[in-house]
Amino acid sequence: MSSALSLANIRSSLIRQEDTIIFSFIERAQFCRNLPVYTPDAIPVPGFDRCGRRYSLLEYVLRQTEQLHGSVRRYTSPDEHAFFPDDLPPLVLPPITYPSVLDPCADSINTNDQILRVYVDDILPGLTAPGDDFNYGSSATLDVPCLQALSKRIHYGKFVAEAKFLAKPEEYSALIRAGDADGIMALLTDKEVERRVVERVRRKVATFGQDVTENGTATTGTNGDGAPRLKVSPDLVARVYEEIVMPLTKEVEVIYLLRRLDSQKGQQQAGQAGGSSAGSASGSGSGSDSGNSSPTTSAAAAAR
Ligand SMILES: O=C(O)C(=O)C[C@]1(C(=O)O)C=C[C@@H](O)C=C1
Repeated sequence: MSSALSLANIRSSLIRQEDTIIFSFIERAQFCRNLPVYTPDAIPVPGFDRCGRRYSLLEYVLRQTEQLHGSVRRYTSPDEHAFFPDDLPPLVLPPITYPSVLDPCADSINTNDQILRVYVDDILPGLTAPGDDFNYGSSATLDVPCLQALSKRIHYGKFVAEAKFLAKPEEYSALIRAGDADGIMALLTDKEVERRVVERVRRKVATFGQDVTENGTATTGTNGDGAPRLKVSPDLVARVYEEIVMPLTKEVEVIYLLRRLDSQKGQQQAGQAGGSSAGSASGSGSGSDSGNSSPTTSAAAAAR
């Protein structure tokens, strides 16, 4: 089994990604909520009226960022997912061939629409002070790393799901064949790990969010009670993890697992029809990217 699919390696990547999410939240929290940034047409962008659909400034900045990042292969990496996947630019670098470790069904899963909605409606109101400070460009450009980090973390559920499937193939296969989404959710859920994630995130926010002085102490900007004033509330981010990030990760895991045997079925049917033997459904072998076609999975990316 590829080391990219060791659950310990995947979890250590999830732990590192916590730092990215927390720092991007801290950056965005400098500015007010700035609602017009998220309201379609509230801030008109000349020339950005696409197919009659109304866009927000955030969507404009996100799409334009993806035009640049997409051109240098960001979205050919299997652990990256575009928010505008149908709108990606041509590559300016030659495509990379990744060793494939996920099942091909992974390519069909992108929950970014939901992540964008939840970020704007449920995360930003707690993260930012209410009101408007007119820093619209700063807010939107700082939303982009928050969304990218959340998207990467949540879609990592594909790697977690594959690792769990390989550890218990019979149990998962029976649930998958029965279409038992609740059973799959119960089998993949580890409450003790979830508790540890939430507590670690709370501690990280309490640490990273302090004002550190040249003396090494975090004493500036106290609330008057001796406790350091924090840039973002640890309880808030802990709750975001508990109520949003982990549930959405698990949703990706369940979607992936429900589709995990589809390619095997297809191969068996083809084998029966053509009289040839079916190949492995494990997604092994090397996949090759061309242009912006769906990525296969990279061991390096999974360990990143
Ligand atoms: O680490 C795992 O086992 C995961 O499936 C990941 C994760 C998470 O999102 O952090 C999700 C579900 C589990 O209940 C615990 C943690």
